[in-house]
Amino acid sequence: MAVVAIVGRPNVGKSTLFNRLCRKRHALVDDLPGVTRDRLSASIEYGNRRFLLMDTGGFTDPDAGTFAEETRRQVLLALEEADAVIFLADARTGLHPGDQELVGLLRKSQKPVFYAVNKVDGREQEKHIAEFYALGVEKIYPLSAAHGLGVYDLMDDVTASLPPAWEDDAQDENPEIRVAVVGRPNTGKSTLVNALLGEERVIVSPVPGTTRDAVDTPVEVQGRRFLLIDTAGIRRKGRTRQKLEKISVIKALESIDRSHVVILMVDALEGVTDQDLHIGGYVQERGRGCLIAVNKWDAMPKEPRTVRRFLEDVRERFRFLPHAPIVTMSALQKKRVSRVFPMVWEIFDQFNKRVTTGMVNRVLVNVTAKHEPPLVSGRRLKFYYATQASTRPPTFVLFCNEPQKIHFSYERFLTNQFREAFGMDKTPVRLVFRERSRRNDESR
Ligand SMILES: Nc1nc2c(ncn2[C@@H]2O[C@H](COP(=O)(O)OP(=O)(O)OP(=O)(O)O)[C@@H](O)[C@H]2O)c(=O)[nH]1
Ligand SMILES: Nc1nc2c(ncn2[C@@H]2O[C@H](COP(=O)(O)OP(=O)(O)OP(=O)(O)O)[C@@H](O)[C@H]2O)c(=O)[nH]1
Repeated sequence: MAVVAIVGRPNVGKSTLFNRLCRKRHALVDDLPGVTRDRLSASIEYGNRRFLLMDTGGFTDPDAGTFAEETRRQVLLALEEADAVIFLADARTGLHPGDQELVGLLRKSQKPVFYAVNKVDGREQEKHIAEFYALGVEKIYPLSAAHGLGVYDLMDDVTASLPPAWEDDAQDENPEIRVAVVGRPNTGKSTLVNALLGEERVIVSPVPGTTRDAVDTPVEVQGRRFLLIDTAGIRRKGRTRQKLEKISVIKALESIDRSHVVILMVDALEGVTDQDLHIGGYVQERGRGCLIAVNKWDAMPKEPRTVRRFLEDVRERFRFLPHAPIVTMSALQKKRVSRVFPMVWEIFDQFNKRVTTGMVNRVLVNVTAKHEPPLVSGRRLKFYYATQASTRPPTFVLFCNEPQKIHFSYERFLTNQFREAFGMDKTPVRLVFRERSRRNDESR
């Protein structure tokens, strides 16, 4: 199993980050007997990667003033054992000579190191981030371990750098596809789930006050296994509309976290609302597959021009989810409901797809030959090598000379080219840019 170590001076918040990552909502702590799990290490799962997270803190005396020998020893040990290292500094105390010394040690290593500055709880601390660039590192992740800010960004990149987890079920011939049906209250989620299941199996609990949160229903369709994660049925007596909206969003976010593909239900009669976009934004952030289901189509006026305009508007408003197919349906009349499962598995197959390193590099060479990468600060952007680091969603690591200066428009261009070349038009695709020094380049 891959090992990720958190290092840093005393009191920068290593344990706080460690504990946050071990928390259930972000990571599943392995509670099987026999698996090491003490204060210092835990087997955790994040974004379909399982790895051992090491917290190296807790030994040194925070009042020791000078840079403790103990911390140095721990960093060297972490470098030996870990596949990736998270270096943590403290925005509240600012750049400290001890940080310089640690970074000096980390630099000598060939392992991927992620430099994070913790305790960035608000605007005030944001101002201090700049001084950490004096450490000469390519990218800094601002974090608030205590509040959970920035943690996803950091961990997405950390997990992408890890060697593929061959033990995950990505290799399973028939993996279970976890599908979340989410949307605002009254969009027709229960009606769709019932229609999909072909019977009235999803019923609101008849016992008043019974908590009925997400209900997971396993289904098999043409030999493919699905798990429907349903968030309907949160409507209970005494809840105002406003409160309902709020709860439904929170529930939606939880279901999205647990899913591979999200069916985002939109009410055609109401059009796309800010809440819909909020949920969609989260789907995008978490990198899940997505199908946008525009429901209650039976009740829409069928004037062709209106229809076309309506659909263009949906596409435009969800432009941050360009890979999400849009399907109009009537869950109530079971119109086009039969398309849902086939579309979901097509999305999942792309979401779960792995291409060979040879193929990735052939495409990279072709694309960069056809469209020369731009100049950045007078230097030609140069790509050396790329590989698919993970699936769910497909994530590619590209080694290049100026990773921190790649413009988002070139990144989007590359993403689109990869999507097209690899048959990944219906899944999110992530690119991670890493620096490879010229020295390494010449020794190859
Ligand atoms: N304001 C703020 N405080 C934080 C944050 N993260 C951690 N802290 C606080 O910083 C202090 C140190 O946190 P720890 O997690 O114990 O730090 P550590 O690096 O593990 O310390 P050692 O075990 O001594 O190495 C605690 O009082 C935390 O509550 C944060 O994001 N914001
Ligand atoms: N005209 C029309 N009405 C629909 C359709 N689908 C659902 N409805 C109606 O919309 C209302 C809400 O449907 P539900 O399935 O309970 O919606 P939900 O999203 O599960 O609602 P919550 O449980 O509040 O989250 C019901 O009155 C349904 O009959 C449809 O395709 N067309």
